[in-house]
Formats: sequence, structure tokens, C-alpha cells
Amino acid sequence: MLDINTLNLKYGQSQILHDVSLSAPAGQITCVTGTNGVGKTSLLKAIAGRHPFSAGTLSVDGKDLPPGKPAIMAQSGIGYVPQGREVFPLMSVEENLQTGFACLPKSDRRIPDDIYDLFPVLADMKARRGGDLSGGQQQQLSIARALVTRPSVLLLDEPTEGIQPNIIQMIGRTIQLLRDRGDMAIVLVEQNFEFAYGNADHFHVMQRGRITEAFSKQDATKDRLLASLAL
Ligand SMILES: Nc1ncnc2c1ncn2[C@@H]1O[C@H](COP(=O)(O)OP(=O)(O)OP(=O)(O)O)[C@@H](O)[C@H]1O
Repeated sequence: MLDINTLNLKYGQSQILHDVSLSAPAGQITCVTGTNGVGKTSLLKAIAGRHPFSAGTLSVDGKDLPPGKPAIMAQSGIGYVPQGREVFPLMSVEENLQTGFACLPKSDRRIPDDIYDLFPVLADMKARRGGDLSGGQQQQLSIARALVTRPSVLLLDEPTEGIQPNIIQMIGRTIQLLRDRGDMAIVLVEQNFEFAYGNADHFHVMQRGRITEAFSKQDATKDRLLASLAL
């Protein structure tokens, strides 16, 4: 379970996140959505430790985590799939996956058996360089690399961006399967409305660095979510 309470984030003097609070329970997909530039990526960067939050608290399973410490966040169970994928282009697929070992104790430094079951294309392409993969294959690699770290919280930043429809469907099925295992909180930042609505359980709508609406899928019609995004 991820808990964020009154989180603030600044770039220099400009404040981007204002008192953001949300909880993402295990076994659920929690979607953060909103138009361009409202602060969705900044929120994920704060959770992943890529940029320090300036105030507020962030905890995983009740343990408070410090701002701006990506290694501690990863060791504490936060897996991050960044926007743009950040695959290492000159490393092989297998080497890209092995970079996930850095936050694990030596005894756990192996690629879990189910990674190649979830993403069979990566098994076929183990020896290929990351930079030679298609966008959809790179997205699968980026998700797989995060899973290698055995996360209890998985952050996904726009996983459908620039991906062809059949791979988008496959990614949707995969994150639902991960959700249904029940032990992982999934936080999805997504502007692809159909994908977000089709997969998420809870929605948090952001505007100008604030969460302005939050509701569960069962309480929201498609029209309600669309209307909240159009505000
Ligand atoms: N490194 C940075 N330094 C200064 N300002 C930044 C930096 N990164 C983002 N910003 C600004 O912070 C605001 C929020 O950006 P952010 O990328 O978090 O929004 P977003 O909702 O993820 O947008 P998008 O959907 O376009 O990715 C924007 O005004 C952006 O210009």
C-alpha cells in the first residue's frame, strides 16, 4: 500500500505539486489522470525518488520514505516504469533486465521465472540490444525491468504512449493480471482515456498540481470521468 499525504514538489522556485494526497492499495490499479503539464510525471518522480518532494509524507506499507532517494525507494518496493521507457540502447535485453538487480540482496539477483511468461517476446530477444527493439518491445522491457526488482508498488507513466493497439491491449491484460495477484499496488499515469477507463479501479484527476477529484470506477460513469477531465 502506497500512502501519500499533502505532498509538495518544487522545481527551483516554482511549486508544481500542492498538497497531493492519495492512497494506492495492493490489488488495485489507481489511475492519475489529467491534461498535459498538470504534474502527473512530477508526482511519479517524487514517489520514485527521482526528484525530492519539499513537504508532506510518503510511505509504503506504513514505512515513511525520505525525499529524493531513488535507491531507497527501489529497495523499499517501488518499481518505476518512466515515461519514454529509458531502455539502455547498447545493452542487451537480458542486461537491461539485470540492471534491476541493483536494489536486491545478492540471494534474489535472478530474473524471476514469470517475467518471460508475461513477456515472451523478451525471451526470444534476450541477446538483442535494447536500442534495436520496437517501441512496443521496449515498453515491455521497461515494465519487465521494473518487475525484476520485485516491487510492491508499480508506477507506470504513460505506458501506451506511441505504442500500437495490439501491444496496448497486451499491456492492459498484463497489468490486470499483476493486479489480480493481489500483492501489488499499481499506479497508472495515463492520458489514453479508453485504456485508463478500461483498466483502472480508482481515478484521481489532477489540475494544476492538485488532485481535484477522486472516485472509484464503480462510482463513475465514463461520462463523469470525461467531464472531470474537460474541466
Ligand atoms: N525539470 C523541470 N524543471 C522545471 N519545470 C519542470 C521540470 N519538469 C517539469 N516541469 C514543469 O512542471 C509542470 C508539470 O510537468 P509534468 O511533466 O509533471 O506534467 P504532466 O502532467 O506529466 O505532463 P505530460 O502529460 O505532458 O507529461 C509543467 O509545467 C512542466 O513544464
